[in-house]
Amino acid sequence: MDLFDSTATLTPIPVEGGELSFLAQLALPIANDEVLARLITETAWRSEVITLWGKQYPQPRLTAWHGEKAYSYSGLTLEPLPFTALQLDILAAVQAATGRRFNSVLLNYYRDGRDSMGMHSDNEPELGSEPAIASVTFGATRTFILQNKLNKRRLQLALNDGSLLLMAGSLQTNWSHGINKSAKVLGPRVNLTFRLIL
Ligand SMILES: O=C(O)CCC(=O)C(=O)O
Ligand SMILES: [Fe+2]
Repeated sequence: MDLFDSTATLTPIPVEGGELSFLAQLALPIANDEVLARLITETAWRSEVITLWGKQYPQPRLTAWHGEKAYSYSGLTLEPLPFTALQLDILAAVQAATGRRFNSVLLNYYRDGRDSMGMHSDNEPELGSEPAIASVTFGATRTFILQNKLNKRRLQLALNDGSLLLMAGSLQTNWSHGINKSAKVLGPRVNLTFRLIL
């Protein structure tokens, strides 16, 4: 086996002030396209309105929150729905690949290139000080942008169908991340970020 084959094991991506690692294809019992189709149809997608600096904005994507604990961000408190059977299959694969435990998942549905996520850090208190966050993508490849808060250096990662990105250590303290809109007409993408809520 090729030791540097990122389809087999999580491969570290060296970054200053944080831990980042990537696996091009998570080992799953179900094909990626079937997972995507089921996530789109089986999820109770919500269109949330968020409050930033006292003003209200609709989120430019659909979301759902599942797992064991409630989660609050951007003036929003999400009450959890129980994990679905499909989410538990993905969770098991993510825990096996990362060696870490997670108890909740945020699902984001980018319907096409017009949907996006603004630059942010996942640094809410209930995540603890150095949270591990495992991000799994199905569907269209979108560019994940990371920006170092201190030196402003930018990194771009193409998150492809079936991939796993693990963010850990002090990454959320020192970097922000987001997904820009794309002028290309892209197909749907569903991203799941597994988290351990304390
Ligand atoms: O869709 C993505 O790849 C990013 C998701 C994300 O940053 C989040 O859910 O906090
Ligand atoms: Fe995030």
